[in-house]
Amino acid sequence: MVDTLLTAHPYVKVALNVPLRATFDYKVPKALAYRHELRPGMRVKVPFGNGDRQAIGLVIETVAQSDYPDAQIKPLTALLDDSPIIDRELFELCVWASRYYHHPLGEVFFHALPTSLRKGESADFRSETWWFVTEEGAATDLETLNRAKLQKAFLKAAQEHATHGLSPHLISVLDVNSSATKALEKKGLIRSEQRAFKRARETHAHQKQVPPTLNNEQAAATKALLAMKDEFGVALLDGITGSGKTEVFLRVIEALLAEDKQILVMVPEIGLTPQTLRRFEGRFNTDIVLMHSNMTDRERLDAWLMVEKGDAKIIIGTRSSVFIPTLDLGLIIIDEEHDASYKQHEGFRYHARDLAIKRAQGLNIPVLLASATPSYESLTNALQKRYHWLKLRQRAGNAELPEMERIDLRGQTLKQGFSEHTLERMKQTLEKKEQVLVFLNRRGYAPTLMCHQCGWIASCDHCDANLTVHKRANKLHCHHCDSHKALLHTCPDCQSDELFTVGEGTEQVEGILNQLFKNTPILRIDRDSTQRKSALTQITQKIHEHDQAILVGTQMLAKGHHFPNVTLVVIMDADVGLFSSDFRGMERTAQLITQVAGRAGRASKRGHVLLQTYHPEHPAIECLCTQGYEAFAMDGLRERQQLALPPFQYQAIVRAESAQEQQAMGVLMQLRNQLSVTLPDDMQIIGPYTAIIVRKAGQHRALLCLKGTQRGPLHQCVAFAAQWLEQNTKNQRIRFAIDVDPLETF
Ligand SMILES: Nc1ncnc2c1ncn2[C@@H]1O[C@H](COP(=O)(O)OP(=O)(O)OP(=O)(O)O)[C@@H](O)[C@H]1O
Ligand SMILES: [Zn+2]
Repeated sequence: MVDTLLTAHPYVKVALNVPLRATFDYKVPKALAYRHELRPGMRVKVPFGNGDRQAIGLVIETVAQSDYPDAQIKPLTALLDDSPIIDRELFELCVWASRYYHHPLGEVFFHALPTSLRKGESADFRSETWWFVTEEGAATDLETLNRAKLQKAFLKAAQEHATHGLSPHLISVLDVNSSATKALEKKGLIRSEQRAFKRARETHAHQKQVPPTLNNEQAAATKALLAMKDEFGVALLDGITGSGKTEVFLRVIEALLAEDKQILVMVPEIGLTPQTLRRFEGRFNTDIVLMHSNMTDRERLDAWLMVEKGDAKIIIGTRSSVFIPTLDLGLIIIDEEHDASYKQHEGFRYHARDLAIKRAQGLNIPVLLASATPSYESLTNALQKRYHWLKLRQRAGNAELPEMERIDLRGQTLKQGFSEHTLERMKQTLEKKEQVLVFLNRRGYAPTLMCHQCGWIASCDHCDANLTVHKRANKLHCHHCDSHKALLHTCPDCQSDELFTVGEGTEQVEGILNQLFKNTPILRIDRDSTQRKSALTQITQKIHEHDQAILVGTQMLAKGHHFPNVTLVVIMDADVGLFSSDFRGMERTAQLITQVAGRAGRASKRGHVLLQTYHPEHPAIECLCTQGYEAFAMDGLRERQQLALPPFQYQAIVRAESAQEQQAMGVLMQLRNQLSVTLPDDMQIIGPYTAIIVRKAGQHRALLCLKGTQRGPLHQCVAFAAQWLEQNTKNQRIRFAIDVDPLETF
């Protein structure tokens, strides 16, 4: 035997899926080293913790020496992959993300993998049995099988599909019975073959749509994007609602498909945009792979493999798809780039848009950010010419932007939340056989249940928050920790049965509208009404079937829907975000209102938007209604600059949680004192302060905000904080988290 080791180094550093900022050393067994080369990005099985429990880890590197004495180092148990399942480029991205977000490397790597690979399953397609007719079978006269009907039918199908064979899918489509295969195989008339199963989703044979002729702005944007296609660069496609942004991406995608490139299209939530998916399917003759949370582990792995091996060219995915390995990626598109759901709010708190840009830089490919309401961060980058700023200011086709009208609610008698004028306008719209959309960002029946006798309010046992009344489900639900209990009819404090609700949610508004507009279909779109997988598709189908209809919903309605017959949008409470304690409150409100308003008048009929408000002269509402989002955002940015707030300053938040009331605050206080000793000049520490909802799911929550105008010193402080907390909370029941570039500061 030739005495060369394929893995020359005796030790390997392994990242494990644990919340610790360290990698772990293992010995490479000689037998393994002779046969395999251990490379970064391969999975291994290793003993970890008490009793040599086995864990799955990822190889970081092999090394000649370890910091630990040899006797203390355990050998790894097994190698799980023949080649790295995370390639060099993705590996580097994970390492970068771990440093930037100060999150343990092992958890970052494991977050990037589909669940089945985290569990150690093999990174292969499952195989399925295909049937082929043999020469003898092809020559067999079917009449000879007249007494075995099932065999006859199966052989007939096999003869008819002699060239390509019968896949399990085809067998089910043809509706032939495969119970006859055994007998036919025995007679030598058919033979089987195991093939990789490569269908991530059923691809439907669609009638291909003819693309519309681009208007001048669309054509200019497309041209600019095509000019960027061979190297890294970021473009901001800033197009008003209904300006045909999607049409622009479709053109660019078409050009890249012609070069056999892959395209990653990121969207905030897939379930909410079945229409977008249909448009992609209607345009391209290629497999489209979806990546989102509503898939089984197997479906996710299949999709992942198809993309990794380059079999699928278009990937439409949510946040975590930024980590999908590709063979030849040519472009990343981030639709609705302002959407907060690109930021992970738990655990590894990354921003998928920012990581996508980093990834594109590594691959030297372009990124396209699209929105009708770009984030202040992206607008700043565009203003500073770091991004190509492509504007679409006309609606596509013949549509016009809707007219925004403020409805002054002061001193008016409201009919269950609606002003007389609003109701009159809704009636007129319906009479013209057009549709109305009512927006209220509060689901459930009512946000509060109160006792008329003693003032008791139904609140959550685990959070400092009121319970929402859900009448149809007959429940009281906590929207913060998701716990619920049966709806009460008597007060638990004074036993009075005079309980009443305060405020309105979508469920109640739906009921009110059903009474007010008896013959009009009322369709509700919120998280409760769309829980079932196909519910949203069914609702949107109904919307398209009826002329008249009223849609009631939460922010889900703002997500890229195209309802051509909606001409009136009613915003029930435009004031909600005006006095938010979060400095991003205004930005979010303006985005939401603009997006919802943008659902009106998207086809040939002009749309109207009614904003019900108690503050019609509020400068923010006034600016948004009369000058639009861009002007609003420019004002907002000037204010942020004056107040030295992001994006003109960088922030990180350290969060701590403890079951005991003072513990979380206490540990952050100590951390603050530690940090203050060597705080760089440019840095500031705010807090510790308690979260707005102090107690959530039984945990008391405190925050410490670090901020500064330069990233370097900020990251030094955060790194120190992460280390210090890991060491100093070891034996206490305190959980902590680091949030770099936080979107929420309370
Ligand atoms: N050049 C064009 N001519 C005619 N119709 C067009 C053109 N471009 C797009 N459309 C149509 O206009 C409608 C709106 O376009 P699209 O959905 O691409 O806009 P969008 O900017 O992505 O919208 P939003 O951000 O509001 O969701 C679609 O029905 C689309 O088919
Ligand atoms: Zn709760």
